[in-house]
Amino acid sequence: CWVFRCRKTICYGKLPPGSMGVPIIGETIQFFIPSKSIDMPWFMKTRLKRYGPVFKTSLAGRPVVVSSDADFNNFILQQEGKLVELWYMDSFAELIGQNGEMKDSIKAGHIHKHLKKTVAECFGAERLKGILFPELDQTVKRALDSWTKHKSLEVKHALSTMILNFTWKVFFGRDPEKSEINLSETFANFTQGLMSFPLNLPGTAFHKCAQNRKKIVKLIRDTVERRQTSPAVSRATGNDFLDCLIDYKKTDSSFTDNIIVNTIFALLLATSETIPTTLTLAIMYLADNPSVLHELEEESNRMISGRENKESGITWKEYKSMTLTMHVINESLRMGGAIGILRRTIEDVHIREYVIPKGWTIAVIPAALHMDPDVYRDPLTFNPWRWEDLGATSKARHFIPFGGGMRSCGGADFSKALMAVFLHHFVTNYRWTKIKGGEIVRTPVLSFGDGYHVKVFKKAKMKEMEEDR
Ligand code: HEM
Repeated sequence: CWVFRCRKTICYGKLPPGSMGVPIIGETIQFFIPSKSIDMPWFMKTRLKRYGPVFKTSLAGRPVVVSSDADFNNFILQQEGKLVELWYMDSFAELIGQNGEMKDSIKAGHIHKHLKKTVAECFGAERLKGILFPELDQTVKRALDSWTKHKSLEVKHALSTMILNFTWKVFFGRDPEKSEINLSETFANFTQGLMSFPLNLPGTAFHKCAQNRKKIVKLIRDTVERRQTSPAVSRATGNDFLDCLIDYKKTDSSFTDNIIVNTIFALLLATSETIPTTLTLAIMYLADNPSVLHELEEESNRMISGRENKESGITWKEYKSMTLTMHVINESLRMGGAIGILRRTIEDVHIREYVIPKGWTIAVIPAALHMDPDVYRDPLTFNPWRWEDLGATSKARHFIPFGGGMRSCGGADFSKALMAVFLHHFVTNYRWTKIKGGEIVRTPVLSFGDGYHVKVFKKAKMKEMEEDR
């Protein structure tokens, strides 16, 4: 197949430079070699240097073109349904439930439109302005208070627990029950295997990942079924995300329970991994940059000082006045954001002197744009103030943590708001000391080795301790 594919493509025109590696495996092994730096993974860095911003390779048996070219990336992200389609590697798609019926539904424009609208209704700016902000505020305050009770707390896991419980409530109108599986742990085990070598044999990380997926899917399926048999019993509040999906199912028979379950699974996965990683990175960098922490705290204090009721939660207007907080969030998204956005060509794509044949995968690499030293001076340095000087064009062209075009992230507003609310409460009321860990590993997805373990204190308590010393 490999020889056939390579031969066949010769007829189409000139392919981008690069190596297809060895038959079948291609360059998959090199791709998964971990690096211990926030920088772009070694695999991409060396090839971009050798071949230029667009190069070809072969991963998991598939021919792939990797791009770090801003214009080409933006062009590809705008070509959904025309020259390219959303695509996950086959093994990956299987694990995240985006194959078979789900794949067809993603392609079906009307379902995609409906899902996007429903996500916007449940997580978008209007809902944030209304009920989500006060709820977020309470959730964060409660979580942070409980964090102080731990002698040692793994930050990403604790964030993931807080965020998953919150999203579960938006989806199902109630907190996850105590008897239900430990969601964040199961998701953590799942994602750990997701980025491992795609070999689904008993004992491999990939296989364990599939087992964890089964557990979560069962839990979601049971909840979806219960809601349809006894709607009033299974929810605590009014209409929620699941109700919206069930209502849609009544109007479109192709929208099955299976699609509902896999949609919720994919959204929980998006939530459990992305926000906790970005926030953990922000917390680690704040610990190493006391001047940023200090100014962030001042911004938060200025915001509260204008309030009549000091205990009231953050309002939308206050949120919109946060400047440095948003710079910290942008900087963390820049340094720790998505490593690749995948598409498959449905037509031959002509780019400059090259042709990317139909059926090939295109990997748009946000990290390559985010680490471009011509746009971001000293790209490996955490410098939130750089965002004051970046023009709108640089931001639009070289900052794509939430993707772009039709498939851009439906949870972007929610994610930024959640991170801002969290940072506000964390820096104004708490301090932390590192117990252990905090090692950055890219596999190529960003992770923190054995985790980032800290002891969290109420700020007043920390001051007392410093005075005693
Ligand atoms: C820091 C947090 C997050 C980051 C960096 C992030 C990043 C992304 C990226 C890069 C994409 C584009 C994928 C592609 O084009 O193939 C995407 C899509 C998406 N994200 Fe997020 N995401 C985040 C949080 C969330 C959350 C919390 C939710 C749900 C509440 C969410 C829901 C979605 C949805 C629904 C899509 C697909 C949109 C579509 O197919 O039209 N994301 N996200």
